[in-house]
Amino acid sequence: MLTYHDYAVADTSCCADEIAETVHGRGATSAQINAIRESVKKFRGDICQQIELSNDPVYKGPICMNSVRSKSAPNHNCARGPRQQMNSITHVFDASNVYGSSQAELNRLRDSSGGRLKTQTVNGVSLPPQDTRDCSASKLKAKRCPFLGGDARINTTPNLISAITAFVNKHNQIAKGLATQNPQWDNEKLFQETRKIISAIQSNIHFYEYLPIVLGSTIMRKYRLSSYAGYDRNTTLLFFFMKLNKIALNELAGAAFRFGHSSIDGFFTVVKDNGQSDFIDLKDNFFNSDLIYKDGVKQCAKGLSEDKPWDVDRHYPSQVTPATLLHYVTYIISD
Ligand code: HEM
Repeated sequence: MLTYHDYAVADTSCCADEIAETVHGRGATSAQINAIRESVKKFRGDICQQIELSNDPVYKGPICMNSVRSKSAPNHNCARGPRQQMNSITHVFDASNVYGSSQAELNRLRDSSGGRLKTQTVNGVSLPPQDTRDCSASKLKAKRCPFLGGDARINTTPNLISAITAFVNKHNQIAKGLATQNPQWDNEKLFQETRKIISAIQSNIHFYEYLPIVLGSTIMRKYRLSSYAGYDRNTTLLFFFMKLNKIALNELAGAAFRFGHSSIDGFFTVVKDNGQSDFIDLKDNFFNSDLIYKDGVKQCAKGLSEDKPWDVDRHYPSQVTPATLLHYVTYIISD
């Protein structure tokens, strides 16, 4: 999740461009999609596709499942061709899951001094800031809103929040160290230098820890993936002059990399301070930021170091089958 949340998200544009207009740059909620569907119905008929889940233990009988289209994008040479899906975040490995993919996102995440990222401290634990947009009145009052991250999907699972929290805190720790060593550096310099280090740390994880396990050493060598050196302006220029396109392929971002859904374990481990492990059902914990507020960062991090992914095959745990996810996410079908 950490890897693909750094380079791919297909934004949705349902029926017409209504969703894009209504919730620009962010995923639409089911309620928003439903409202748009109702208004479109008046002049275009019902655009919702009926997808029957007749034998589903959760949904009895056919239901109308919101099926929305991803925003389209032109082909690279602007020639006619199959519809391409637009990637709404930066496609290079630049830790956009921590820093965002636009200036506006970055501005929301940055602190005003020391090259730091914004955090909040809850019971002595440093956590990412709260995302007060779309936060319920009770959570606003209790100061327990979901978290704000570089990527809008940060709150999907407690483990993901925990991983992003580790990077936010690492950023601030490195910035502090750099400030001590370079007292002449201003806020901007400290921030940018730290950001480069965090991007490099994440690239190392993607290319030296994750991909070799997924692809194996032969493919890593064949495509020279082990020598990935991060974003480099000169290499990019070289690619430009050689007319090579250094992009995340749509086929990978929108389809092939979803292979990871088969590797999800339906339960995850949290390890308490007394060493006791609890196995938590993922389906009860989608968007559960409360777990993180209750000292969950450390517990999830310890659990993550013990949990193993499932084999990649054609099986999925029940926690991520369409019917279960339908409860929690905006949409489950996209092109
Ligand atoms: C608990 C873990 C996960 C959950 C709950 C989850 C859920 C989702 C959901 C709801 C979507 C959007 C629906 C769709 O367009 O199909 C999605 C998209 C996607 N997921 Fe996951 N996912 C998880 C883990 C992973 C992992 C481990 C990988 C890969 C290693 C992965 C790769 C992708 C990709 C490539 C997309 C399409 C991204 C885009 O272009 O928008 N996911 N996931």
